[in-house]
Amino acid sequence: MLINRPFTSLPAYAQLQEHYDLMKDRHMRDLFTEDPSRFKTFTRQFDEILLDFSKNRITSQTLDLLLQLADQAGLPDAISRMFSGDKINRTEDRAVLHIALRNRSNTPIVVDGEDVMPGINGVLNRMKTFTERVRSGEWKGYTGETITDIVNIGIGGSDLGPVMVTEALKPYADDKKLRVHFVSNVDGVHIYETLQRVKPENTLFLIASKTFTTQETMTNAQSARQWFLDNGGSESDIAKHFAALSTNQLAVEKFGIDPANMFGFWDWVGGRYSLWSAIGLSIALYIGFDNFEELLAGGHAMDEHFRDTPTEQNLPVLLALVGIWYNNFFGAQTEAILPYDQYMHRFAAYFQQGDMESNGKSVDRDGKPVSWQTGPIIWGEPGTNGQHAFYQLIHQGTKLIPCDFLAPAISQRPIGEHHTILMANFFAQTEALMNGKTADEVADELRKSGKEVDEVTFLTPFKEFSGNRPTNSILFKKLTPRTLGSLIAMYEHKIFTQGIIWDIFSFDQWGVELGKQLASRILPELKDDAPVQSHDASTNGLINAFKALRKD
Ligand SMILES: O=P(O)(O)OC[C@H]1O[C@@](O)(CO)[C@@H](O)[C@@H]1O
Repeated sequence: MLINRPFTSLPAYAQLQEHYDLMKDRHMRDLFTEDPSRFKTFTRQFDEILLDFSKNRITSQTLDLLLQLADQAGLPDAISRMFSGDKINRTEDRAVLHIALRNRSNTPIVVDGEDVMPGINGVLNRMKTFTERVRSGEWKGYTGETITDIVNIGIGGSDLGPVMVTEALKPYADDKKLRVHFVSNVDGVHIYETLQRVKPENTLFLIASKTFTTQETMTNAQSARQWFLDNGGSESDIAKHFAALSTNQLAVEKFGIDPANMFGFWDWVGGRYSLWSAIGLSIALYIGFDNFEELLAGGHAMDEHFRDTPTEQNLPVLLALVGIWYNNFFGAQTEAILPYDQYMHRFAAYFQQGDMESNGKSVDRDGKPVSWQTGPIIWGEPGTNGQHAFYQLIHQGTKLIPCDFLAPAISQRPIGEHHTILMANFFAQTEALMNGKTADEVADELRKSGKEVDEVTFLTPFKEFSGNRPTNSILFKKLTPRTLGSLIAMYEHKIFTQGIIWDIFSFDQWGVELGKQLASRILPELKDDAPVQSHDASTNGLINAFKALRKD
């Protein structure tokens, strides 16, 4: 079992509180002035990824104390337990082994006395064969035509990962062998709009659901099935046009999908960590299995780094600790992920689930309510768009928002000056957030622009930038499958590290259940127009208003 050490009971916690009192008013401008080698001190390299965490409100003493916090929380032990297949997911009595899915070294990983690697490799081999058959045109639809469109039907971890990765690695689908589409929302608009763009004879539906019980996914899957049958397909053709990605073979067969078209995975794969499993079949179909294996290899390389590297050199650990510094000592409530790469436009959304569904918890591993902050709110959009939307608040708002800036040195689409302009903004934003602009600098600029004295006096406070707003810069060579795999795994292990230090279980998601339960109670009440009284006044009122409105 994982060590249970309440976060605030760790010796380093009290030391960090004292240290915070010394650090809270220090400006990064001064930290850089005092230490000309600050960039060297606070950067780390992993493969083709450079992490610059020097634009943070930390000193070497801060980092030392944070590293002690990690050690006192039992991080090294927790890491080795995860990698060895211990059932550290105690509330679901499961191991946490998404790392096994990409364990390209094939070292045995034993769960309940059995090495899981042969099973994983068996599924990967089936995915490879299937992918090659569909991409080569060998797999035919019911009219004998090839498959041109893949529709992945899933939600949460059965959607967000495949969407994020297929968007990020679009350049690796330039052979245009297949188009991918994703249906996730139960709102009929989603499947309607998708089915407008495909033809039944050329479409392969992937029903992606770890449990194969999720209401949205099963509703969309039934509608897709009905559409297929209403538009030329027959029951006997289902096997050519439907596959299932799931742990639940019984439910898959009950739905009417041929078990030969089922790609399985295991309960020790968390939904939000499942893109590396059969859930990633849409990725493999889109970019080819070789590139999918490169994604796995990148994840695996980061896994080995996380497992084997001392904490002071360990990129996921350093990101986790810097995040804890702001979350638990500066009172920051959110973290922004700002990729300066349009292909990564769903990267922040992916880690909204990855982080907030893992660490959005308020009970410690002893089952007691926590008295400290746990998971932050994750948000973000690609640069440079964010600069024209919400950077005002990041620069001059009252909230401290630690930001991760990510960018490739080489664009996948080099056109004219675009990439250098993008990168100039990437560098400028973190410089501006760190340095700010003093009142004297503002006043001087205003005077030089010809403003009168009273205008200078009036305008200066509005144009001043406090700076001292922390950022991490993650610069990598190019957004390749391998690099993306490493980046995803880096954030996964950051989240794991923070959960261990906060003494919470990052692996279950009971918080999503109550809403589902209440929705299943309300659903039958909406089938007719009879007024309801079974809820609170607001819910009754809303339901009855809905019933009245839909009559018109
Ligand atoms: O893959 P499935 O079983 O359909 O679950 C989908 C998503 O639903 C959840 O909210 C759990 O109910 C996420 O954790 C999960 O990724």
